[in-house]
Amino acid sequence: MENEKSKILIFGGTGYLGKYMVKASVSMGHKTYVYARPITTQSSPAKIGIREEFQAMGVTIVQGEFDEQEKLVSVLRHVDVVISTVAYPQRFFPSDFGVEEDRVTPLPPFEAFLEKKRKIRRATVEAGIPYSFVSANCFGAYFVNYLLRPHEQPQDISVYGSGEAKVVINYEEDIADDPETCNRVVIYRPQKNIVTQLELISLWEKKTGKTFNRIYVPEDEIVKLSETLPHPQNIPVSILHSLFVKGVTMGFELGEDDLEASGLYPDLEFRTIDQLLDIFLTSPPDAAAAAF
Ligand SMILES: CCOC(=O)[C@H]1C[C@@H]1c1ccc(O)c(OC)c1
Repeated sequence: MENEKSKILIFGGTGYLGKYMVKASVSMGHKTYVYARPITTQSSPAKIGIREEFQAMGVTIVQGEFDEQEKLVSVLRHVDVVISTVAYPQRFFPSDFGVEEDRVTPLPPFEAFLEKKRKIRRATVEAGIPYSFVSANCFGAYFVNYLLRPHEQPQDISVYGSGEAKVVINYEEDIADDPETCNRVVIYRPQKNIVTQLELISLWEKKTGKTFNRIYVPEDEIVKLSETLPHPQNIPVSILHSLFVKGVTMGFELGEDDLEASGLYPDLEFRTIDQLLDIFLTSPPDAAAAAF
């Protein structure tokens, strides 16, 4: 009998990253389940709309809260793979997908954020739960919107630090998962997806035919903000520092135990930064903002 596709359950499936995961799971032929909080009269039309879209795709939506233990256990027993994309500060928070948290030492607010994830990683391993910890580095649509703000047609673009730190930026639609990566850390670092802020801005100028004023934000100003802004505003500014000033996504060499995704999936098309900007020229993905 053909090897049956894994049944995949996604927590946070109606969120920014979750939507990409659900669509990828369905497109890869998996029976896909989404665990989502019940719809209420306060639910936004967007949240209702995405559920209708998922149901039309054949996704099974299991409505529940994170503290409904019996319901959680029964649905977990029904699937083969669990993907969590719930955002901070949710209690159940093993959503990796960002920096490789065991290889970075960021400013304190980001460090505290990552420490919560590291604890869940350690608990997952100690419990003997089969896992794939995925470091997808910077989500492309998210960060092209964050850095270039194409929807606003700005004249000025902020450059954090010198703008010369290398950053790994991967298009959300190219983040996959497969059982071959069980009990491994998978790092997405395709060669063509490594870029600096200044290179990104120059490429965007070439594609749009526009020129932008580079407004440099010095490192000490960013550090000062991470020290003076109240929680949780101090978290994103410390993430900015890690990603674009310190260049942490390229801050370590890959070891022989590391699985690098583009090498692992040679047939998978990883959209390059150049191709991603072409997508922005024709159908720019909506901007989003993580919750902290
Ligand atoms: C600069 C603003 O940062 C964010 O909005 C958060 C969502 C970004 C994020 C959060 C956690 C991460 O590990 C990560 O790695 C690239 C990225």
